Amino acid sequence: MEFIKMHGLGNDFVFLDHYSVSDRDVDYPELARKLCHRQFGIGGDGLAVILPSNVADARMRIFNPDGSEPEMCGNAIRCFARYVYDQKIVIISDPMLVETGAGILKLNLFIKEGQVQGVQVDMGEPILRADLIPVLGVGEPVVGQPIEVLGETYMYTAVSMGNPHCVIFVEDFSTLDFDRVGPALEKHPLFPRKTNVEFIQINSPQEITMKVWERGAGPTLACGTGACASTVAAILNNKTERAVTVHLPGGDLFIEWGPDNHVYMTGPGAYVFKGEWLGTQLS
Ligand SMILES: N[C@@H](CCC[C@H](N)C(=O)O)C(=O)O
Repeated sequence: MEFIKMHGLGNDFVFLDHYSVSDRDVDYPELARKLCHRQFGIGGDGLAVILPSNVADARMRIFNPDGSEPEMCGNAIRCFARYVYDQKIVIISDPMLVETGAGILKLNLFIKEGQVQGVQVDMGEPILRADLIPVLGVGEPVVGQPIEVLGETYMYTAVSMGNPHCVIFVEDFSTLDFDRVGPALEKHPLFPRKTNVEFIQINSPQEITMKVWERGAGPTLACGTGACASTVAAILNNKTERAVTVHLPGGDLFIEWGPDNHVYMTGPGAYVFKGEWLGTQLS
């Protein structure tokens, strides 16, 4: 099975080009568990599948390393756009349209001398309704609400970018027990579909620094939907202006919550290698 390995700021993905495959009776969740495994597989923070679409230029399905299927992935969709453009898989519209579990998204590719230099994604409107994020037992908006985890109370803001995010502002990452608090919040009973967890330090009204614990994946070097949700949360808490550079362990994303209520994410998508998977024996 041929694959491509790509990353967006170190958030790495195994891509399968199934656009023209006739037999798509594939167990993608099981494949994701095998392919994403760091020792027994190729290794990745997710499996992204390129598929045809009846309503857009192409369709992206994404799977976490635990086999769960999230609605969207911000870093993968920029890689997806670059690959689809480079391989001429389909004649793309301008802007490019990609069908995802979070709806049909519009993407602008920045191309210089035939090379994709970066991608801007219209991530749509953030979802702030508690029942849609979803978060249980809170009123609207879910901004600066208390949550108890491992005997400590944190103040969180919940935002969905199609997938759920719990954003917590911290003074200093060094005082945070990230490896314990991250997974405990991911599976907290307040979040019936679990949640991604972002810890944010505010650097200035135009800059924030983010550490992320992803649902179904654990700690990653970057999360595009997380950067969007964190920017929205920072604005809702009056901590930043509406255009923000988000510093992530793997690099920077530029996020803007526009006057049209849409969130725009700009960043790169990069190739790592391509290869052939020969099968994985997990046991
Ligand atoms: N890394 C992604 C998000 C991938 C999905 C996430 N783990 C979830 O379950 O919602 C991004 O860049 O947005």
